[in-house]
Amino acid sequence: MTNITSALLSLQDLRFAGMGPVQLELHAGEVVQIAGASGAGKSLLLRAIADLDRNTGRVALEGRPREDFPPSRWRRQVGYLPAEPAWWADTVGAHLERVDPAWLQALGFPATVTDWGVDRLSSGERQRLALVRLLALGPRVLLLDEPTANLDPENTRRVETLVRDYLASHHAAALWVSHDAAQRQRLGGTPRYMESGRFVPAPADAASPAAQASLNAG
Ligand SMILES: Nc1ncnc2c1ncn2[C@@H]1O[C@H](COP(=O)(O)OP(=O)(O)OP(=O)(O)O)[C@@H](O)[C@H]1O
Repeated sequence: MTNITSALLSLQDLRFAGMGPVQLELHAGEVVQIAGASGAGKSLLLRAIADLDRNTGRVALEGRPREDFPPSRWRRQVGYLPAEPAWWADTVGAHLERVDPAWLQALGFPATVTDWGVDRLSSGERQRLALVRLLALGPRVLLLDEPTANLDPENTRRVETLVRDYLASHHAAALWVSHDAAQRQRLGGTPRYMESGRFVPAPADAASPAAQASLNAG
């Protein structure tokens, strides 16, 4: 699945909110995990890639510069899932017009979830349904900001499996912010560490309990 010659998403000298520069190549099928203490700039990086905040540098999808895309099309192709997703209509179904029912089932929801009112959703239900809402747009790149932060272990695994399946079936890739070292090991790949808005070499004891505590404390 991974193509080492042409990147799906490439970032060159990306700068945002006084942070960066960030360089990155993300290939189809790949999950690049981003770790780092609170305030390191992880969310701002994802927002800059989605072009939601002011930023400079070169960002391209399959070699095509971001400037070539109308902003709305860019954000469908490079989909950002915030840590606290917003909802605008009354019912779940109003947000999920073209959703694959199998995705709802994969995340543990009954088919009737589309009739549920948004105001009854728990934070974990909101997080899972926002992921489904994002996938329904068919993005090539997923920018996932702690997508399992509010979830129990079973639902965390469900989200990990659904994202993995989506990446494989859609030749897509994900940038996944996670504070959880065990999750990073399950997802595989090489984690990238952020500090003061830049990628830095991984701490020598990155997977140790002490390093985990320090990441969580931040
Ligand atoms: N518009 C902005 N301009 C400048 N600095 C900002 C702006 N928005 C947020 N910040 C600051 O930039 C830093 C990075 O914020 P960011 O939300 O990216 O952190 P994070 O690594 O995602 O942290 P967490 O793990 O707590 O979510 C924080 O210190 C934050 O206060």
